[in-house]
Amino acid sequence: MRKIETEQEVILSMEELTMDYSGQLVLKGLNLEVRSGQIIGYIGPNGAGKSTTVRILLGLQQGYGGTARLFGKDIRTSGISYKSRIGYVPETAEVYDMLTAREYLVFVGGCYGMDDQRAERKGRLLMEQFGLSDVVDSRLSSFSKGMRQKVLIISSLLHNPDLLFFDEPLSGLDANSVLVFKEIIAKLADQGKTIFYSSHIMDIVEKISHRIVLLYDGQIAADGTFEELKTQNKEGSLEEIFNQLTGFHQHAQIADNFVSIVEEV
Ligand SMILES: Nc1ncnc2c1ncn2[C@@H]1O[C@H](COP(=O)(O)OP(=O)(O)OP(=O)(O)O)[C@@H](O)[C@H]1O
Repeated sequence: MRKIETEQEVILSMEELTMDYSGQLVLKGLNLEVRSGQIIGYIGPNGAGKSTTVRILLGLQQGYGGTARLFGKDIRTSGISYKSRIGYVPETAEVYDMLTAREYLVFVGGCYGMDDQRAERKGRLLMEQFGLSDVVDSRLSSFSKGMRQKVLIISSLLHNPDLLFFDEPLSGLDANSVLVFKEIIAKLADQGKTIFYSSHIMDIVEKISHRIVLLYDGQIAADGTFEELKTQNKEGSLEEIFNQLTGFHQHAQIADNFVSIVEEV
């Protein structure tokens, strides 16, 4: 049985995290502590700074202020060994089109220190689970969007990481695959893995997250379970809570304006 929340190890923390892109202050001092086995739904309007936060935590973004800690260590000074404990599905990714799926997964496994045989075997077995056995030796350039996304998901999990960053991971997946992936996420969290899940698909975030963190105007505007946010905001769905917390009520007016402009001759 899982230990009560406060006894779990702190896997990820931010203290006064800031990011200034040449005078544009995108993150204004984020403070957050995430414990092992938690699924964090990280949401916010377009341009709020979600990907920036994830890039900082992955060690891909320089020039930030404050402190980011993973597995208890400041990522500025901890070296790069922590990266082997992390998996990442980016919002958009360059996959090596000329490689076959098998070659790509062996390559990624190698980057995480796996030997070829082990990466090949695990990659092949995971492809099979996603119904992709027939295309293991096809070039990625011939893959559909959803098929590529499945390969990206597999490559993020190949080395059995402890901490996962998913940025819009369901992009292109069909309804059956979404169902499978949601189950996978829940099971990974049950095994103690920590998941930082960034998405705009509110009904999925609402269902899978143990805790929802809303980034708005460079700050954490809400942080709690869906039930807590619902009680605090007196709204039914996460989509409605999102609209309320971001002060957005003009959707009908904007749609009217938009269509009138489209119809202008
Ligand atoms: N490399 C960069 N240089 C300058 N500005 C940047 C850079 N990357 C992001 N920004 C700016 O920082 C802000 C936050 O961008 P970010 O991509 O982190 O947002 P996001 O919350 O992930 O958005 P979305 O939901 O649209 O993916 C935006 O205003 C963006 O223009």
